[in-house]
Amino acid sequence: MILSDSDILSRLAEGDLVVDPIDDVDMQVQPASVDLRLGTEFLEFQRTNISCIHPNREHEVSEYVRETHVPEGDDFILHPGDFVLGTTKERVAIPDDLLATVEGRSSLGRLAVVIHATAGIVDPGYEGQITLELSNLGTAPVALTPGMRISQLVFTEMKSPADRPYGVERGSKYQGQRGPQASRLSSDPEFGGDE
Ligand SMILES: O=c1ccn([C@H]2C[C@H](O)[C@@H](COP(=O)(O)OP(=O)(O)OP(=O)(O)O)O2)c(=O)[nH]1
Repeated sequence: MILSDSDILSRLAEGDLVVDPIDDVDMQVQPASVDLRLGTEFLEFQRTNISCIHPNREHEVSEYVRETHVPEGDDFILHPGDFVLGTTKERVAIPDDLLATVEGRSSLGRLAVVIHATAGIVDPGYEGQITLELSNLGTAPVALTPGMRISQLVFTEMKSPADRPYGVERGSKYQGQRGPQASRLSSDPEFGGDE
């Protein structure tokens, strides 16, 4: 079952669901979602001499990305074909009986701005800011302004709470993330850590 605006407000008031800060309830709480705003940090991918990125080599991934800070009030220009990581301004905490999905906003989609390439699931138990996979599929640059509403979070109530929710207890690698975070695939057990 998907939470409605009143369900969302009740769960926020109970305190186990957290979306923080919500500065304007009327603006951010939608009929069946909560709008999230763009943060000020970005990770851009730079040209590199590495022949290819091995996702299991943490040092190659970190050499590939460069952090940029854009103060609120300034623009980050997303050029056609660009792919950058952004972050939500809000920190979220998802209780064990809810699953959240990050969705785009139609108004930005109509400008060819996409906010997640593949991943869109925010697990039960997750706590932190949400990394956004921003791309511009159009033909004109688009100005993104930190603080603007960029994505929305939809909450689904599960049939039963997760037995093993996302969290440090199970070694979940993005738990507690602040700001945009590059891939940490290198810490997956099947890769056996960084080389
Ligand atoms: O667009 C997204 C989607 C998810 N997340 C966060 C919340 C989610 O709970 C966590 C892990 O997402 P996912 O399970 O899709 O990634 P993974 O690569 O499988 O990580 P893990 O092995 O830790 O589950 O990353 C984001 O920051 N941005």
